[in-house]
Amino acid sequence: MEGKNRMEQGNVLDGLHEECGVFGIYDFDGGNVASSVYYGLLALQHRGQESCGIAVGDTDGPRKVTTHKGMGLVNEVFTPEILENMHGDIGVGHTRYSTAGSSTRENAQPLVLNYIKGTLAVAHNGNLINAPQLRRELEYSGAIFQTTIDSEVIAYHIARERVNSASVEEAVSHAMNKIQGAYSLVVMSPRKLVGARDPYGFRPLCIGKRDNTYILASESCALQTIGAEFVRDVEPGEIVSISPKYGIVSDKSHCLPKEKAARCIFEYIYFARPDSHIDGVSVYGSRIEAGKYLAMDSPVDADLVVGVPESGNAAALGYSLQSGIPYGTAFVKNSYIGRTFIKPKQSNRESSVQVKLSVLKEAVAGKRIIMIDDSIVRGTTSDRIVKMLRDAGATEVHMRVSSPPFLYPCYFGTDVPAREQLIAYNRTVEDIRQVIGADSLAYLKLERLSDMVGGLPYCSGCFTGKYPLDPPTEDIRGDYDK
Ligand SMILES: O=P(O)(O)OC[C@H]1O[C@H](OP(=O)(O)OP(=O)(O)O)[C@H](O)[C@@H]1O
Ligand SMILES: NC(=O)CC[C@H](N)C(=O)O
Ligand SMILES: [Mg+2]
Repeated sequence: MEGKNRMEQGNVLDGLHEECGVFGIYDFDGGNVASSVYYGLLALQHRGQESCGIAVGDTDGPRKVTTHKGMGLVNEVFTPEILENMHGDIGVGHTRYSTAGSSTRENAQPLVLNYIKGTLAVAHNGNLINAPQLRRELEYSGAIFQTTIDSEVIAYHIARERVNSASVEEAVSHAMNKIQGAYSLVVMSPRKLVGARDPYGFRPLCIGKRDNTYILASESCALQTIGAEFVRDVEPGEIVSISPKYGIVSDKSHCLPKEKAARCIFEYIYFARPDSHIDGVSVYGSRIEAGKYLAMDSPVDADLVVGVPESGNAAALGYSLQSGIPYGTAFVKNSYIGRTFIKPKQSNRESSVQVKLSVLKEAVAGKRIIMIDDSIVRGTTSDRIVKMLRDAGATEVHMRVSSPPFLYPCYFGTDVPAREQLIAYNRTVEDIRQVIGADSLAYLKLERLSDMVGGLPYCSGCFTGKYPLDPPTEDIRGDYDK
């Protein structure tokens, strides 16, 4: 796959796309951390499947940093031999879904920079809205970039600020005065692990602990995987620095009033793993709630409620619990295919759904089915599976969607197809129902989103076109054509 753009890889053909996963760890007792980074990244694989990488360093002695990155899944890029040769008590890792800059090995993260203060490794989840301007400014002042991603602009700023700052966390803080947009960062410096979340908290980041080892991870599911306990979330705007000398030190100078936060609501709807908790809210619980609201607001009589695997399942259970209609399984998902895979050509892309999902005929034949999915983007999935259910003998197919109609672009890290390709663009719900061929169709009401996440402030720009920051004035997608 190396060197190919995303269209050739086939992962822009349908669906929504994931976010990157970041992970950092520091063992204060000096133990080797490479294998824990590996298992942490495996747990964050759902957030990005294009490339991945790990950098580990020794905080003692020569402070050598070893880096390995490659295209593909974590278990494809790392072998036991590679991991055995990575030594160090501090480390950082990344799973990438590209949002700015093409999907190539050169653009894989973490980014590792050698500069006057030693080696710096940076892993970024999110998308900057002012990266092109900042990059131009730096280039005119003589900077030479190794990659085409926005994340290098962040790494460069931190390294540059570090020269005139007392500490790496202070350098991160100075860099945060310049960068705008979505970022959850894990930064490894020679003797500190630093985490930072942008003031709006678009993307998640949490802190964990296992014995005398401290961890930063995009999602709490990664902490469970490595046997660590959840300590707390990094707050929107907060910088945390972790070192044996000072423990966990927090800088909240970039924090905004709590109600200004703008967490991406799609983390709860689709991106995050259901076993994660983000900012005190269970992802699974929020999906169950969304399903319950669908049952309250848009009820329909039927025999069976089914979810579209994976991310539609929890909302289907919520619908069933609220309505009393039995919950069942209608689809079998091929678990060896990721969210990203080499799909059939665009001309016959519908069949890519059949590669992923097949119908359990005996479960649906002769039944009135309520089918729940978390989102309809282009409509490829829904259109195909409604037909698949009917072909399998379902007498009625009612579709319920556990998010509002997807209508606007996202500048903060969700990869949305061009507007004309969104099924909800210029169509009423009734038009969409006809296109996908369902007997009835209803979406989650916009006002239910707040209840779904227990009143936490969030960004729902993709449904409303209203964003917490002004949209960028120039193309921020980097060097590839979508
Ligand atoms: O309308 P469409 O363009 O087809 O996109 C919508 C589908 O894409 C996502 O699923 P995806 O297959 O990406 O992953 P999942 O298995 O994790 O739900 C989402 O959950 C919907 O099912
Ligand atoms: N999905 C992400 O968080 C991507 C991070 C960064 N913008 C990149 O393209 O590598
Ligand atoms: Mg899906």
